[in-house]
Amino acid sequence: MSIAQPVVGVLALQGDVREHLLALAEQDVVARPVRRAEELAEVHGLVLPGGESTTMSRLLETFELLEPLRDRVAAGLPVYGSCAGMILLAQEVLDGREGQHTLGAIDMVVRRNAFGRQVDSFEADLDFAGLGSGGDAEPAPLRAVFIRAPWVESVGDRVEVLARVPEIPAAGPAAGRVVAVRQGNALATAFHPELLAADGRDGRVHELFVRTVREA
Ligand SMILES: NC(=O)CC[C@H](N)C(=O)O
Repeated sequence: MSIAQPVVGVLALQGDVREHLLALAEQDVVARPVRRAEELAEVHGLVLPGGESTTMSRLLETFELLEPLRDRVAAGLPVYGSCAGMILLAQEVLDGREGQHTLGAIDMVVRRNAFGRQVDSFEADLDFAGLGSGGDAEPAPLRAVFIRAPWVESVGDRVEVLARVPEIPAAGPAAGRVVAVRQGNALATAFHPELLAADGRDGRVHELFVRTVREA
């Protein structure tokens, strides 16, 4: 079954919520902030924004959203996490804070602030699998903006790797690292497509996620 106009939430406890709402508004969905369990119950898909994963972890407890969110994710709710959101979706976090919670939706180990504390941000063009519209043409590369980003250290068998940092000198130790993955209905990117999607420059990652939401 395909949902014509799904309701897609953005977890709105902290982080770049506005950019994701704008990015979703470019797709044909009803986009809403989610702060309460009742709001979570109404969405067909949920975005976990970039921000600070340790703060979001703490606020998920304060707002009594951690268990309801775990339950919905376990039941197959389509979720998309960017940057801090990727960390929230992981099974395990390296260089996390003591007691930092994750949802375990994707069988991966991520390293927080992996690009190094000095490297606040880094940009690169990525080959990203599955972004084409179905034609034969190679999809154009995706501009990726990394801001104090994690990378994926390792993935389990059921995880599909969608993108890696290109092997360019500027990438330093990040070269070849996995930065976009999917497992079932859960999608994660270490970077921030919402920054380019919010003003209509490139909405392909949100489009990919919304396709999952419609088909779930
Ligand atoms: N831009 C981001 O989302 C940064 C993530 C942040 N470093 C964290 O650990 O959560």
